[in-house]
Amino acid sequence: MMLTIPDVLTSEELNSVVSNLDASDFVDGKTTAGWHAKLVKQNTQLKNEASYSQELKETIKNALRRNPLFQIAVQPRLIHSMLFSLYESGMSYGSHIDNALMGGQEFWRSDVSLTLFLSSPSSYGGGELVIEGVEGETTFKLEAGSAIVYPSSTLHRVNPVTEGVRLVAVAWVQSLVRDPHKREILFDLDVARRALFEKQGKTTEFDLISKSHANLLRQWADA
Ligand SMILES: O=C(O)CCC(=O)C(=O)O
Ligand SMILES: [Fe+2]
Repeated sequence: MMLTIPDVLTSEELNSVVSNLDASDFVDGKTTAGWHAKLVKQNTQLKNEASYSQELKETIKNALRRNPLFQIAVQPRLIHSMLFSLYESGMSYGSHIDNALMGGQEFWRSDVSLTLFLSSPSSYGGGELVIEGVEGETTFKLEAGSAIVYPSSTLHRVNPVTEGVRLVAVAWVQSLVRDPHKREILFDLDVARRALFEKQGKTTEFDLISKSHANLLRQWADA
């Protein structure tokens, strides 16, 4: 399931993250890509060693933790990897698959990939994130502060930036529910029962959907 999550960051958080990013701390993005993704990755990214990098990552992780839509759609176990990427005119990231396992000594699975847009869409040309499905392609270019989450199992690319600067945070999450189809069933049930609760309160129907949701999560979660 691909899902757009509006307003992940408040405008204060967005301003603070963007104003802290200093272009002089960006280096060639090939260093963190798999051996085949390297061939098509043409961008720059924030040095992990930049003094403020951890703090910016924490701001974004906290914003995702408090976001109900992110929580029920992704069922995060751990947001284990995050990068800040900067694309100037002419830069792009060709079609690739993200590494299945990420980390240093300890490995985490990438179940869900996330792009948090940090630049206003009108400030740069091109730079769309394109998710390539068997049924066709879906293109995203979101407002600054909004995010798209999609299964890490998909081929995807970033179209060439034609003018301006595209700044994003990208992150990878290990989910409690590794199968995207199961995550979607849980998401639908959760959304439906919450809507029912809003309309009619804690009815027998609400309780039965809650029971099914909880029992499926019990069966499917690899906590
Ligand atoms: O910048 C994006 O929207 C996605 C980048 C990407 O696919 C990656 O870093 O693996
Ligand atoms: Fe990717």
